[in-house]
Amino acid sequence: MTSQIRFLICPPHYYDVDYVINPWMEGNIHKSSQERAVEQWDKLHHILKEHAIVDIVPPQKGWPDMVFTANAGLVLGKTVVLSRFLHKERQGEEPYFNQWFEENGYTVHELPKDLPFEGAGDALLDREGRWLWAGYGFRTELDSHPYLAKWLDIEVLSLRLIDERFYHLDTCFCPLANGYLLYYPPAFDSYSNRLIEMRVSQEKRIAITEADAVNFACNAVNIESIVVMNKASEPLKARLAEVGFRVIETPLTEFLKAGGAAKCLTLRVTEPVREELHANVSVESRVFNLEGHLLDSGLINRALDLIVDNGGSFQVLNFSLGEQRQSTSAAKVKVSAPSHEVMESIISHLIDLGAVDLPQDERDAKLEPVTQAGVAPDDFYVSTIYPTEVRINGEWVKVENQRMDGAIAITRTSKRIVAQCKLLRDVEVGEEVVVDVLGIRTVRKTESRERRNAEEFSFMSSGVSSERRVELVVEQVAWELRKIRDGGGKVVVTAGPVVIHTGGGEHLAQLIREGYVQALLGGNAIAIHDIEQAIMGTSLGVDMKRGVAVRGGHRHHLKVINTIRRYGSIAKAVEAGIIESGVMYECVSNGVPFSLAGSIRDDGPLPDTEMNLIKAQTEYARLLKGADMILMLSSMLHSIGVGNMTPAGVKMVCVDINPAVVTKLSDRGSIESVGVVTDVGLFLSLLLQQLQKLTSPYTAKVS
Ligand SMILES: NC(=O)c1ccc[n+]([C@@H]2O[C@H](COP(=O)([O-])OP(=O)(O)OC[C@H]3O[C@@H](n4cnc5c(N)ncnc54)[C@H](O)[C@@H]3O)[C@@H](O)[C@H]2O)c1
Ligand SMILES: NC(=[NH2+])NCCC[C@H](N)C(=O)O
Repeated sequence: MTSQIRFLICPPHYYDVDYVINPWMEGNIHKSSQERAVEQWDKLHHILKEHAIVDIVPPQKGWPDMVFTANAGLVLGKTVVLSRFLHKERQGEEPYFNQWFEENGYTVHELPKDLPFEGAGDALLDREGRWLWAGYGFRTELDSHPYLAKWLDIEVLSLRLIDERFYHLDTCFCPLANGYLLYYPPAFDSYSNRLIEMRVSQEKRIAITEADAVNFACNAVNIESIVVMNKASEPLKARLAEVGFRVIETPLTEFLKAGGAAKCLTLRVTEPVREELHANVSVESRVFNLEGHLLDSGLINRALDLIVDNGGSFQVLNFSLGEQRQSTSAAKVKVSAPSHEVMESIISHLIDLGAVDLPQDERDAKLEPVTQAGVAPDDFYVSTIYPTEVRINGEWVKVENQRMDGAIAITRTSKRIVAQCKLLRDVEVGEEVVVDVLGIRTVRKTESRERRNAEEFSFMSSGVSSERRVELVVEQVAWELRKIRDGGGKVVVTAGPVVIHTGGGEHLAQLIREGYVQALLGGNAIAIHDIEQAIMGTSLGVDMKRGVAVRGGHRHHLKVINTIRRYGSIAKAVEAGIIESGVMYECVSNGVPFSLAGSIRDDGPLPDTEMNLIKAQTEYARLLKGADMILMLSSMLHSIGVGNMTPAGVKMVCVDINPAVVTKLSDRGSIESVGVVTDVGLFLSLLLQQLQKLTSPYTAKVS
């Protein structure tokens, strides 16, 4: 024995794999050899005794995992935070460990019931004693970290574990003497990896391979310059030797069957306190209300999943279930995050789902002035498609021009406060912008189950329609188109050239002619190929009647571009009688406005194609204003562009042969958007047939 360092260990008299509470135990029930376990444990004991003082806690029958004394609690100086095991299989160990600590003169702190924390298995002191690394994600709750900071008066750095094989922090993370760190980075989320990299310089970080990690190389006991572990690869031993550590390997394979090795089998009970350091913890918590059809719409699952997926933790403080079919449910959820940054990202997602602060916690939105035109303050709140309100001077102000991916700009006149979504490039000096995630709420419809099920688009809310459901979708879209037209509403179509190539051009032209379309958005290509067909009978050089490529046809569209350029615009070419049919012809003849946005792929371009994208976006936004429905026909580029500009509440139908495009557009969390995976030519042809069936004008029963 060379130092005053003490370890607590527990002999394996009753050790076995009796149950499964981690992935290592799976398939290993009663597969460990008692004899070998004792032999391996004795060897470890012997090594420890050569380098430190070893204390023994008596094992207890019926508690096979008690050998893993790292999970007894967390010690700093003479203070202990006792473990609160997550699994009932280990909860019975708590009083025995408590007894040992009390008998040995420690002050024991106990966490509130139902707040799991698994001791030094999930909390590791920096070996210089500068701070405490604390894990969460599997066994330990993030909400226990502030207690550790308070009781041990130390800074706590929270790390989230994401690989269930490495369910305790000490299975993948081992602070070593002189500020070194042995760890397996893929076991942590990216935020935690960033935190580790900020605190431990590159020369001091020793990242291990998966092969070493699964041999529990991080589950090591470091006593000054020696590192005791189950097994290490030659490169790892060499790397550690380079920085002055000697690895002592001692096989612990019987304990690996229960998911533990050297470090798990020991608890360091002499951890010196650094008096000059004090508590600091960046864990933040906020309580939210969620209301609506939380269970049947899956809202509560989505909310809880996104808290965890984004690195937070939650506690449902209250849940009142709506008893009638019509009634809504309400939940009060406490959200915790390891830092303000993570909290902001979780909250902004929760705001999208309609989560609101408790009335007593409502605060004004944080505003910061714009100091450079076209640049928002760093921490600006990114707007979504959902109707949003911001709280200013105690009043909730509705945000105008709702769209996603903008900033919320505030201007004040003597009479009122105006909040509006603005693209970054449009924010102006003199305006303020909403930053952070306080005082912001989205207004989500909590329509009744009945209404949701009866509403026109509800049949599609289950997701993307399969091929056999296309007809049903078409029927509903036709019905809706008719209703909007007859009610004087607005339908905007975005379309790509595939509409023309698939023979859908004549159907789209007919829709425009019959008044079903109030604006057309697209690119250079839809217009060119449509006009090519009108003038030359081909689309991309293919004869549309015979379905065969025409000799030299690939040049047709260039000739067409040249012709239109000569006339100066599509409208002028129509006026001159050059274009006599097709989509663009119908737009011009029926006074339906269109906007063609340029792209890097464009030939020509046509004189009407707006190559200044800022102007093109503004024109799109102008034409989209007040739309009741948007029909997106086979253009990923233009449909996604339009989707970004459109607030929730506008019905969107996206038709594309590629399910990924459809999913991206229809997965907006709003029941009004729907995707149809099908050939666009077929869709338009079916749509026209259906519209023809609906001969009598729709008369809405307006109450
Ligand atoms: N000659 C030109 O100037 C020229 C030619 C082509 C494209 N462009 C321009 O390039 C940009 C991107 O073009 P885009 O919008 O066509 O491309 P895009 O890739 O953004 O979208 C095409 C979409 O059509 C889908 N699709 C393909 N076949 C289909 C079918 N049979 N039925 C339904 N969907 C089908 C694809 O899955 C894809 O999502 C546009 O601005 C366009 O104007 C210019
Ligand atoms: N500190 C540790 N990693 N201990 C390992 C504990 C193993 C034990 N079977 C459990 O799952 O709880």
